[in-house]
Parts: sequence; C-alpha cells; structure tokens
Amino acid sequence: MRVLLAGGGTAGHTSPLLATAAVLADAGDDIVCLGTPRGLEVTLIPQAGHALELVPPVPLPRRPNADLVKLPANLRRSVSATLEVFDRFRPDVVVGFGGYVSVPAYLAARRRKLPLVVHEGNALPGIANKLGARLTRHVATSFPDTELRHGTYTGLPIRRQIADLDRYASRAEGRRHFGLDPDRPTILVTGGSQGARRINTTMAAAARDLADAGIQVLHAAGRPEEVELDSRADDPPYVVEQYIDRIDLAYAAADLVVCRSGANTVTEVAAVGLPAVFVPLPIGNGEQALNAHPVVGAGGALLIEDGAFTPAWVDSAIVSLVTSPERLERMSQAASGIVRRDAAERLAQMVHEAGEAGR
Ligand SMILES: CC(=O)N[C@H]1[C@@H](OP(=O)(O)OP(=O)(O)OC[C@H]2O[C@@H](n3ccc(=O)[nH]c3=O)[C@H](O)[C@@H]2O)O[C@H](CO)[C@@H](O)[C@@H]1O
Repeated sequence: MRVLLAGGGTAGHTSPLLATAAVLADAGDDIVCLGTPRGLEVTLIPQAGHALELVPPVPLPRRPNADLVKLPANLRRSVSATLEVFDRFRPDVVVGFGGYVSVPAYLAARRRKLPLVVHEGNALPGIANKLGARLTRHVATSFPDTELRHGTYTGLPIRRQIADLDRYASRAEGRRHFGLDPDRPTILVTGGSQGARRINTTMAAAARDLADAGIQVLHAAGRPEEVELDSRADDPPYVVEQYIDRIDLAYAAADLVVCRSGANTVTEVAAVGLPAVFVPLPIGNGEQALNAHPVVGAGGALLIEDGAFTPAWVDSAIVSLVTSPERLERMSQAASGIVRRDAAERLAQMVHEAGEAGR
C-alpha cells in the first residue's frame, strides 16, 4: 500500500509519525512523509530513511491576529503544493498527526477522495484535528478519554527503541554515552523539542545544590545559552546539550526526568517506567496539564505548576526524591502500567483498514 504521512512543525508531531512509518515500512508499504521546511522533521525524517516532501506550513491562529488574515492565501498555496505531492506519489491512504501540515493534507485528501486517518497526540484535541475528524470515520486518540468525533483509543505511537528500551539499552550504556558517572543518582531534564526557559533557568540556579547532594544532570536545553552554571556545579557532571538525538539512551541513563508534559514525552517516560516531575507548559489550550494527569493520578509522576517550579522547590522536593530508591521504584511501577506500547501497530492496522476500504 502507498501511504502518505503528514506531521511536522514540532518533534511532537514527528515522533508518532516516525514510529508509525517504521511499522508500515516493515509491513512492506511505500511511505512518503509531508513536513514543513522549518521544523525538526527536516533532519529527523531523512535520518530515519524515509522520503520527505516539504510544503508551506499553515499555522492556525487560536484567536484573531495577523495569521488569520493570511490564512486563506496560506491554505490555498499549501493545499496546491500538497496536491502536487499526491499526484506524484499517488497514495492509497493519507494519515495526519495534527500540526501545521495536517490541514492541507486533510483538505487535499478530501479533494482527491482519498481515505484519511487522523491521529490526535494530545489529551485535548487541537483545532486541525477537530477539522480532520469531520472528514473521516478513521480517527485515533492517544488517551482513552479524549473527546474527538469518531475517536478510537489506539495510544500514541512511540519509537521502537523507546517502547522496548530494556532490549536496546542499559543504564550503564546510557551513562557512558553522555560521559556521566556510572554510579551517581541521575536526573534527565528536557523542555520538549524546543526547550523551556523556566526549566532551564530554574535547574541552572539549582545546579550547585544538586551537585552538593551528589546528583548528576543531563539537560536537553533547546537553547543551551539559558543554562549558565558556575564552575563548582560541574562536579559531579552537569551535561548540557541542545537536542538529544539518542533520547532512548538518555531515558536509560536517568533515575528521574524533569520535563514539560508534551504528549510524546509523557507517553515515552511512562512507557519506559521512568519516574517524572512534570512542569506543564502554561500556555496553549491547557493540553499539557491534561496529558500528565493519567500518569500523575496513578502515582508515576509529580506535577508542579510552572510558577511554583523554583530552585528552592527543586532543592526540597527533587533532591529527596532522586536519592530515595524505594520511592522511585514505586513510581516506576505505577507509570509503566499506564500507556499502550503497541500503539504504532494499532494505528498501522487502522491505516490498512482505511486503505482497503477505499479500494
Ligand atoms: C510548544 C508546543 O507547541 N508544544 C507542543 C509540542 O511539544 P513538543 O514537540 O515539545 O512535545 P512532545 O513532548 O510531545 O515531543 C517531544 C519529542 O521530542 C523528543 N526529544 C525532545 C528533546 C530532545 O532533546 N530529544 C528528543 O528526541 C522526545 O523524545 C519527544 O518524542 O507538541 C506536543 C504534542 O503535540 C504538545 O503536547 C505540546 O504542547
């Protein structure tokens, strides 16, 4: 089957695309991906060995602003670029993951009367997928309670190296990879694909307290210049990276992760049973707090509001947590039962059914 997968703009939309593409490619399908010229997909998709076609992004404004005025022209340009890709690749089925290229893909699929599958990553659906769900019956959600027309709960597809982390990487290997000490308690810090200023500056300010407690840190900062350390805070190691390509090894290395609660990050850390402290992004439509709720409710993670995430809180709450193996173990057990590790296979099956029905 020829499958076109549309998802890009943030890693948040690219990660489930890659996980699904791997399963479809294994089943013998031909894959082409649709992305934007300015997102992380430009490197991530070719790295994974898939063909990538670029079309202009169509950001959907949440409230009236300059983007709204430009919307009709943006949409027209992007839909016609997408139709050209369709005419060259001739897909049997189109799959969209929300985000900036999904709306053109949804409209182009309707224009060519192609079967369409919509996958929603977040607990609270975005505007693009609400539109997409009006155009098809094949709609998948990542969380069981997400309210979206025709939605079926598949779970959020996660990459194989992460879903089966134990098979692919050990803690020792993860720590070696990043130049970390093999025996120190280890915190992974990530603000999601673009980093998070509040998390960066708070962790940098707490670095010396963490070092005094013998804790080492691996920090994916998005913008590393926001992590200013004084020299004493670098022993034990405080390793700062812009973007971690081998996030699987970072998960393997860590005892605890401190992070935003983008849908993929939440799902991945729960799948690997990594205890978490979530600091939800306070803007957007509130989806990040909702993404975190199931794992937090099960006891697998703590949730702290952005404004309350201060160096003093890190010193009091995180230091005691990461140096308490029994508490970490309980959280790990609670987190690992929560998510579906076979979401990519479930979504791939939905794609095949939609494609067959369209023949
Ligand atoms: C600001 C914004 O629009 N955020 C949204 C975006 O976030 P964002 O893209 O940051 O969110 P996610 O947590 O969903 O995904 C991040 C992905 O990047 C990967 N990763 C991240 C850092 C790193 O160094 N290496 C790495 O590989 C993670 O493994 C994960 O797969 O998409 C999410 C899913 O639609 C939404 O929930 C977020 O609200």
